[in-house]
Amino acid sequence: MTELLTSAQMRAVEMAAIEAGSVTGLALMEKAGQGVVGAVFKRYPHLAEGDHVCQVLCGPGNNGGDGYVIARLLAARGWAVHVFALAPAKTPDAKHNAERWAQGSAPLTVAGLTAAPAPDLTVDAVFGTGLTRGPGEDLVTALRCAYDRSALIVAVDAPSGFCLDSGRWLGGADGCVAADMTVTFESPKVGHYLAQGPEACGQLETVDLGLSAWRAARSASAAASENVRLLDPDRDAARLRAHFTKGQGHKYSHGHVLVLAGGMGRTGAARLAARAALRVGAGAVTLAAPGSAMMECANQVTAVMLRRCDSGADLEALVGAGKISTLVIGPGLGLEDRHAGLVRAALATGLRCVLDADALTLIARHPELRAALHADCILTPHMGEFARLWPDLAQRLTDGGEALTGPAFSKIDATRAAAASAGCTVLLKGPDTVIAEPNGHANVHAALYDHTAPWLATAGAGDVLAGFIAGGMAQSTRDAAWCAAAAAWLHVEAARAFGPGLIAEDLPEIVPNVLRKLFGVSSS
Ligand SMILES: NC(=O)C1=CN([C@@H]2O[C@H](COP(=O)(O)OP(=O)(O)OC[C@H]3O[C@@H](n4cnc5c(N)ncnc54)[C@H](OP(=O)(O)O)[C@@H]3O)[C@@H](O)[C@H]2O)[C@@H](O)CC1
Ligand SMILES: [K+]
Repeated sequence: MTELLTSAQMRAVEMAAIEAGSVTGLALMEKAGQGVVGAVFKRYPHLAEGDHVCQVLCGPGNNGGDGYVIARLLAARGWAVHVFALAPAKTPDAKHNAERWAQGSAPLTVAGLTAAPAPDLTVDAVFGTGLTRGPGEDLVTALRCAYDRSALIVAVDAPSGFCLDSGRWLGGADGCVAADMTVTFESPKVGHYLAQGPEACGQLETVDLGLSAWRAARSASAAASENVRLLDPDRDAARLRAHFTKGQGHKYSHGHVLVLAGGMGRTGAARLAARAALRVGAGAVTLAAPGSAMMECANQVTAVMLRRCDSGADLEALVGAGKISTLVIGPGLGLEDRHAGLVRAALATGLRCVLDADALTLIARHPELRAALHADCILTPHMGEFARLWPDLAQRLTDGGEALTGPAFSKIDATRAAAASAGCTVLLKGPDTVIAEPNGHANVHAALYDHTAPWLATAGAGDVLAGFIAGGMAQSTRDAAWCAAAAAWLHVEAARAFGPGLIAEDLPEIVPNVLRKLFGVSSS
């Protein structure tokens, strides 16, 4: 997995390297500036030829210092470079580079920007990891003007006003500025992958500053609950292969998933989850449906087994009789008291249990169900369900007041708090899916940047995800959070493999293609 850093963690890595004498701040700043210029030329090769017009917006801190380095490097190539400074450079390294920039600067104002020639490139180096609060109104207006006037915007570390700890824009209610490319240093930051991050940052490039040993030392010495990891399909390929490998053995040695279905006319969601669990490798899957829905289910399932289950007592008997290893409850279940009774019975089995959809709403409504959650449960809410379960946490995620004074409250903070209060793993869905465990371990699976899967916004896709998680969990005593992460990966890859026109039924059916590709097996 790729490590995502908070702003404070990045500062700690930089300080540790500097204090140990292995590098100077000035050397890092020069490398950062060179890295930005290199990344721009790599992505926009037409800019590497000839001379162009550039505006560089500089803040008072080291983000601004990077801007002065970039201005110098572009001017040395013959570019016409205009620097606009929010305030004089304050830090020693930024001051040094501001002094080396001999051509002077104009104040960062709308009047100043519009008086200068329209640029081919604007570099936003006002604030990066040092943003402590929302930018003032005048600055937001000037930033918007600069962003609107330029053919191309490259942000250094982040579009200014954007919180790298949460992915939230701190610059007030009216949207946020959006760069074409953002160049960050050493490691992506948490905010690049959350909330408005991808929309604000455009394309994301990470420049290596040579601090990997310091980065590794920091993460090794930090409490695991402080570290956030991003599932990286390339780096994690071996682990994913191990997860989806089916070893020798009979069907029950690959686990038996039991999916509870709702009543007549509502069984589609559970059937989707059941088929997904089977496709992902569970040895056997049983659909447990009420009497009223038996015919409906019988007409629609083949490899999935079918059993009648009208009550908590029936569920208890089914679990007692079979070799059930994992339960899925919630998709299409219903919200009546008898459904709450089924959730109660499911939790009382103590089995590994994926709770989704209606089960989440029932837990929100019935405190005794919440109290019965145990460490082998996974809750898989979307944001609406999350808000039903944890209205206070959801409120903090949307609270404009808190975001303006930020390091803003993030989706990771919210999911960690939810997992701690539930005492089990929580997967909070979205293009920025966050998976957190009660001990604070957190990872992100992002269908973002060059890895989007917009087709996943389709009815029933969440039910399939529940089945993918359960199918993985059923096969062993695998770590629940990893099962959730691997399922989130498969879910996105399946959607991407199918592409436009995807409906939820297609997701389990395309799984063999995705897994063949993962295992490097030709499909012919
Ligand atoms: N870490 C690394 O390895 C490397 C880091 N590098 C670079 O350093 C950057 C971090 O630099 P940094 O720490 O100096 O913070 P930065 O983002 O320039 O902002 C701080 C200044 O902004 C001010 N300020 C903040 N919010 C404000 C607001 N709303 N409105 C007005 N002012 C506000 C704040 O003022 P204060 O809060 O103190 O009043 C302070 O003066 C990082 O993003 C990267 O580009 C690379 O050079 C090399 C390797
Ligand atoms: K910036």
